[in-house]
Amino acid sequence: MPGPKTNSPSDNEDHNVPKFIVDHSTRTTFMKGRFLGKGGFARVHELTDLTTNVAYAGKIIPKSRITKPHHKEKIAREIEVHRQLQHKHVVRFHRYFEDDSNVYIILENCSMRSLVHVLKYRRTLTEPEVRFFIHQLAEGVAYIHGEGIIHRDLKLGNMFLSQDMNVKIGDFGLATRTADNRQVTICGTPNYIAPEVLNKCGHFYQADIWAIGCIMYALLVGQPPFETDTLKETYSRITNNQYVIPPLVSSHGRSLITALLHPDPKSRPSVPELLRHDFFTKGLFPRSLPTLACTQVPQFTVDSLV
Ligand SMILES: CC[C@@H]1C(=O)N(C)c2cncnc2N1C1CCCC1
Repeated sequence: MPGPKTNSPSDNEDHNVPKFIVDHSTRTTFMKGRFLGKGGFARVHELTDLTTNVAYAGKIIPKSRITKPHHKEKIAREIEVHRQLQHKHVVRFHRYFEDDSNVYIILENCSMRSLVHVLKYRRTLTEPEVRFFIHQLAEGVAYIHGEGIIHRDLKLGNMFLSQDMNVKIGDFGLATRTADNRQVTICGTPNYIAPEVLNKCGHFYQADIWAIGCIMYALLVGQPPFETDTLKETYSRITNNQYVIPPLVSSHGRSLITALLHPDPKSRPSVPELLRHDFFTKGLFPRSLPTLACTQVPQFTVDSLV
């Protein structure tokens, strides 16, 4: 393994990423800042556009690591899906470019990291905070679904937080476009199309709704609903819809989680139905959250409520 995870010279040598990175197609120079972590094939650094002084999160993917065709396809798909999305609760895709050594994907910097870190520190969140985060997640998912995209990997680690504590859905590495229904009927006459193929189209959207249920449960309870010691046992619990909502969760919270985690995809609420649920309408709903919420229970003042 290369040297310590710092910006030490050895780090540069090991990953031959220079301090200054030039996007020749737009004659933009980025200065490489601190190491943010790893994401898939990428090492991520803060990259500052020296023309605007704006800092981004830059995924730097060494071409030497893109060895198989499906690696290239995966990265191309992530770029193709993410670059077309533009919404308050979706990580902004700034640009991508490449040079001889690397592919660079420049994304909106989310300086408060992700909900994984918040939950690790806080253990559980209060219901008002969960209303705030889940409502923003749902608005972002409504937009993505409206664009015909299914995320397929919604989880705490993909719910990034901006400086002002707003949710930004990221990582479209597993996202897919819904099979356009017209294509399905065009390529096969209706009586030959198997029900699971049709169901599969409808099913995908609902997989994201299920994930929102898992995320909501984890934020309120402190761990995911189907977490066990082995993958096998977890899959068995998911298949048998075996989970317990502890009494600490309010009745409206319980009711929404139960609806989102319904075993039958068609019975789960649509995103618009989710947003109208009593969990959001009948309870303290903060208009914003202080950054202090990353480390301690925030005190809500009356004027901060929606
Ligand atoms: C760029 C990768 C990922 C990300 O997608 N965004 C939007 C992000 C935005 N801001 C900070 N970090 C981000 N990350 C982290 C970096 C290390 C692991 C995931």
